[in-house]
Amino acid sequence: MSDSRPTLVRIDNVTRTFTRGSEQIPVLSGLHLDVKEAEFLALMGPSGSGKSTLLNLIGGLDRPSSGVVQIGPDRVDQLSDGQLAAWRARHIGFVFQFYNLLPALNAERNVELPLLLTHLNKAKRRQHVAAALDAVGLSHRVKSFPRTLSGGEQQRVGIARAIVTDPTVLLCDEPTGDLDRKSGDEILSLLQSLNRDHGKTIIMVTHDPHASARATRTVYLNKGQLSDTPED
Ligand SMILES: Nc1ncnc2c1ncn2[C@@H]1O[C@H](COP(=O)(O)OP(=O)(O)OP(=O)(O)O)[C@@H](O)[C@H]1O
Repeated sequence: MSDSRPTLVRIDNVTRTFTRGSEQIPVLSGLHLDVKEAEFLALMGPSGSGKSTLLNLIGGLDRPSSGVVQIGPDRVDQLSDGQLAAWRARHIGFVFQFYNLLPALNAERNVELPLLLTHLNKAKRRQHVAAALDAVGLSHRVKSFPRTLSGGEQQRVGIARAIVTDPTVLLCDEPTGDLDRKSGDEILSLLQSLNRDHGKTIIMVTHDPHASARATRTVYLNKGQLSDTPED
């Protein structure tokens, strides 16, 4: 069904090896992955298997040791550092486990942050911020500071900040990892709605089978390789 959709994220023969002292540590070895437009992909695998490493490569926070990372028409692995920062700001929204909100800024100022890297004027920025906070159901808390919000509400602000630029891909690293089941379920419903109702392409790292069950597809990373089943 999703197979007829165009590929949005292409990972082709990607390796990532870290150097620790004189030791070479291969984390990803020859990965292949195609993510279609409007997929909601869950990425699972044991601790230390390289899930965050792969997410960082897709998000242009890191470069592969070899291989192709392509998002839409862009060869992310070939961009310079300067180009990468601008590319990320335009194309990637990140959602973190611990929200990463700035405590000194209220919800709307936190959500506005990524727009400060764009050429939008203040009036336009306000419009986009209001729409993003509305999309996550927090229109009534725009002036609230992070410390006065519950974990689930803080994550909603984190998601509003991630979608305010209308990014090409939403990357979520354990978005429910710090939440109780009820709040976690609400966040997953929100991600599902962004995917289903707004066609947002989402890649979510998770350890939680409840979370991966909400995705349209799950892939498993183990011993440097990706597979469609949990264990070899
Ligand atoms: N910058 C780095 N330098 C050296 N080693 C690194 C670096 N980043 C990650 N690693 C190593 O790569 C491996 C994979 O780490 P990564 O964080 O991607 O795993 P993960 O699957 O996301 O783990 P977890 O589920 O525990 O978050 C680990 O052994 C880690 O120590």
